[in-house]
Amino acid sequence: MKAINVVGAVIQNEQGEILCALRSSTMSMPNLWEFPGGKIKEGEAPEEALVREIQEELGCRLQVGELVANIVHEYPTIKVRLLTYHAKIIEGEPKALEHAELRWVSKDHLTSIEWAPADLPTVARVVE
Ligand SMILES: Nc1nc2c([nH]c(=O)n2[C@H]2C[C@H](O)[C@@H](COP(=O)(O)OP(=O)(O)OP(=O)(O)O)O2)c(=O)[nH]1
Repeated sequence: MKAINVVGAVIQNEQGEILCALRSSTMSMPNLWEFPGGKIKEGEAPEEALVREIQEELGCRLQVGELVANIVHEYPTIKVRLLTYHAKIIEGEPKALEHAELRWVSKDHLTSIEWAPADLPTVARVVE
């Protein structure tokens, strides 16, 4: 089975809401919510990959903080190692340059949206 390494950002605003990103109908794993981010390139540090992906996807500059979760999830056709990090936007406003939608969701409502399955351990940790 193909295995990929992926990073995701847990971005919180001043109201304590978390930035959630909806995968579009044309992406793999369509119409599921995820933490913005993407695949780590060969030779790239996870934090470096996250800064690059957020610039590409949301058009803003990110400061990466502590690791939230390090999860391996086996989907039917792909094995994903997902590293999620607390992160802060230090420049710019997030825009859905690649996603169908971006939404700030309160921790109370975080478990009510339909997440990519690999994200559930991170969601659980964020709301606890
Ligand atoms: N970015 C991101 N990807 C996630 C999360 N959870 C999760 O299972 N994934 C999966 C979806 C994708 O298969 C992969 C991330 O790759 P990507 O964001 O570059 O996705 P992509 O649409 O470019 O992938 P592809 O169609 O080119 O294969 O990891 C998450 O929270 N954030």
